[in-house]
Amino acid sequence: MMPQFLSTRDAGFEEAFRVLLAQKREDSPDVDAAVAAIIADVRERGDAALVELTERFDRVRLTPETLRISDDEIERLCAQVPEAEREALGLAAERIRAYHARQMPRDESFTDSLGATLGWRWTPVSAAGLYVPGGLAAYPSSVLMNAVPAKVAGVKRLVVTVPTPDGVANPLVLLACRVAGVDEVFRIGGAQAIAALAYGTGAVRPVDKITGPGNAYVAAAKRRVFGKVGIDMIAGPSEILVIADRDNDPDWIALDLLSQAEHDESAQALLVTDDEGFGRAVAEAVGRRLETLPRRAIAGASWRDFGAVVTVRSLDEAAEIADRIAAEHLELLVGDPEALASRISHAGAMFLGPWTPEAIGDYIGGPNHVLPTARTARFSSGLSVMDFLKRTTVSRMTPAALAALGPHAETLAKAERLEAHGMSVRARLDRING
Ligand SMILES: NC(=O)c1ccc[n+]([C@@H]2O[C@H](COP(=O)([O-])OP(=O)(O)OC[C@H]3O[C@@H](n4cnc5c(N)ncnc54)[C@H](O)[C@@H]3O)[C@@H](O)[C@H]2O)c1
Ligand SMILES: N[C@H](CO)Cc1c[nH]c[nH+]1
Ligand SMILES: [Zn+2]
Repeated sequence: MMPQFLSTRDAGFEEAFRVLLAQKREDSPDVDAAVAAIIADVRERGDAALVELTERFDRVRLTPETLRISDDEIERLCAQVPEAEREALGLAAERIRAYHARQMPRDESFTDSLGATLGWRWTPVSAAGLYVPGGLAAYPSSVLMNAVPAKVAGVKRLVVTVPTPDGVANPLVLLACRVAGVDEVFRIGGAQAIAALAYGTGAVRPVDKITGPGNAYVAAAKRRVFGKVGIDMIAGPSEILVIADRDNDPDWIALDLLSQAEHDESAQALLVTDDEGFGRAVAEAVGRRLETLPRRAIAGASWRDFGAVVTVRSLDEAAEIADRIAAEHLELLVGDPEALASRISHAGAMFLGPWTPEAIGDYIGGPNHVLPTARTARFSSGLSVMDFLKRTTVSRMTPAALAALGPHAETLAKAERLEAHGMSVRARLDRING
């Protein structure tokens, strides 16, 4: 199972790019049509639609009363979690909380030379909904990465929806909900869960913002409800770009690449190195390590179809590649990783030096693991407290400030032919001028 081997010397820089940027997944019009019908159904029939769709897709028979997982049931399931997992989850939550608390922006207010007081205030959304995927993709770590920043931002009501295929709930997901301070958990999934969060039903009260990953139906539903509610981003398959020189253990690099390849057949794991022999050694190590993985079919397909080893002539070229790929995760395993990092602007998250495997960031480092994929790190950032906050501007004029600024506002209002705008200023100016 071999990836592509590219060299900027042989293929040329632009050709190497063309290959690396070849896209992976198309949105399907069929999925979008199915999702439109599901959303319309939930809006029209509320809980009855949720009950029916959950029976059809997740094979669970519910009633409007059992759509929500009761606190007692959560308590019972959480008790099944082994102590080591409980402890690790608690430590992860604490570190994520501490990191995100530092992100909280401050309100600002200042008085300018005319005496106008100007500023802005940050306030949280009142209610947020977090979609947690079902089955194999139900990551308790992702519950923390979404829910903890929401709570740090001050969101009052945090609702989780998680499908429970065949009635099976994941105890560690529920424990993560509890540790993060989630207020309500519903056993619903897919487009119907997104519709319920956006529009509300009898059992589910609507929220203002929806975050969290999911399959194509979830992604299409999030796109459709955007505008009625806010959404975070549409996260695509995981990506990792490792820049490594020959002074590394090929086996470590191989495992770092596989750590993201094992997420998804469409995940992309790339190695950029200035030593061709080292690149080949890493590819061989990937082959060896793959055999041992429970998810070898997924990781193998990802490595075969989207993996690549690129040999560059210099670390300058490596930096240029990293910027143009704008990977979700970027590991820098070179002599001076800080210096290389300072030359790269576009990446969701950077991991510097040999002691920082990307997996630390997935679980327990502190920064968020919900990150921009598919080159969107060129213009967007990973999830943070800012996703759950809004900024309101605040202005206060004095008579002197209005006397100085008002006539100019009037002029602009006239130019836009907005008479009432100008008059609302003029009425005050007349009073000021006696
Ligand atoms: N990027 C990330 O950070 C990240 C993290 C975790 C998971 N994921 C992604 O989440 C996804 C999880 O997918 P999943 O399917 O296991 O769980 P899911 O919870 O996303 O989807 C399950 C739901 O899909 C709906 N569905 C399934 N088939 C349908 C159909 N034919 N018509 C209408 N609705 C249908 C059902 O309502 C079901 O409840 C994967 O694509 C994975 O890559 C991404
Ligand atoms: N690496 C994933 C995001 O790309 C997040 C994750 C969850 N669990 C393990 N990893
Ligand atoms: Zn991961």
